[in-house]
Amino acid sequence: MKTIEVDGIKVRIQIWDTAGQERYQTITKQYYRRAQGIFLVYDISSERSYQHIMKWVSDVDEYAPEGVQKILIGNKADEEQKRQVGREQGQQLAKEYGMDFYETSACTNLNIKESFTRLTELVLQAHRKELEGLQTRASNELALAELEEDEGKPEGPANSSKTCWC
Ligand SMILES: Nc1nc2c(ncn2[C@@H]2O[C@H](COP(=O)(O)OP(=O)(O)OP(=O)(O)O)[C@@H](O)[C@H]2O)c(=O)[nH]1
Repeated sequence: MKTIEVDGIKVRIQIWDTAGQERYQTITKQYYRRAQGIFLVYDISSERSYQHIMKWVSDVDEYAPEGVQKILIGNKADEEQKRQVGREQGQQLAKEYGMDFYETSACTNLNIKESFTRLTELVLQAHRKELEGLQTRASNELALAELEEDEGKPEGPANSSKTCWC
C-alpha cells in the first residue's frame, strides 16, 4: 500500500509485483482480474525481455478487466553501458499499443514517482469517465421515469386553467 497525491487528491494504491517466470504464470493471471492499472516492464539491457512484452500484452488483453490502464516501462535505465533496447524502440512499441512510455531506474529513482503518478491519474480518469457515463444514464432514466409519470397524471392546474379558456 502506498499513498500518492494526484491533482491534490490523496490516493491509496495497492501495488502487486507479479512474478515474471513462466512457472508462476497460473498465479500471475489471477492478479490481472483485480487490476485497474498495469505496468508492463522490460529491462533495457535485455532484448529478450523487450520481446516478451508482446506476450504480456496478449495475456493482459485476455485476463485483465476491459478498462484496465497500461503503461510500458523500460527499466534499468542506469545500465546505459549494457543497453540492448533503444529508447525509440520502447517509444515505438508503446505507440503501437497506445500506451504511455517511461524509461525508469529503481536504482537512481529515475521516473519512478512520475510513472506511478501517471498510472494512477489514468485509472482515476477512466473511473471518472465511467462514473459520468453512469450518471448520464441514471439521469436519462430519471427523465424518462418523470415523463412516464407525467403522462399518467390527471391534468394539472396549468392544464385546468387552460380548460377554462375555452
Ligand atoms: N541496475 C539496475 N538493477 C535493477 C533495477 N531494478 C531492478 N534491478 C535488479 O534486477 C534484479 C531483478 O530484480 P527484481 O525486482 O527481482 O525483478 P523482477 O522483475 O521482479 O523479477 P521476477 O519477478 O522474479 O522475474 C535484482 O538484482 C535488482 O537489484 C534497476 O533499475 N537498475
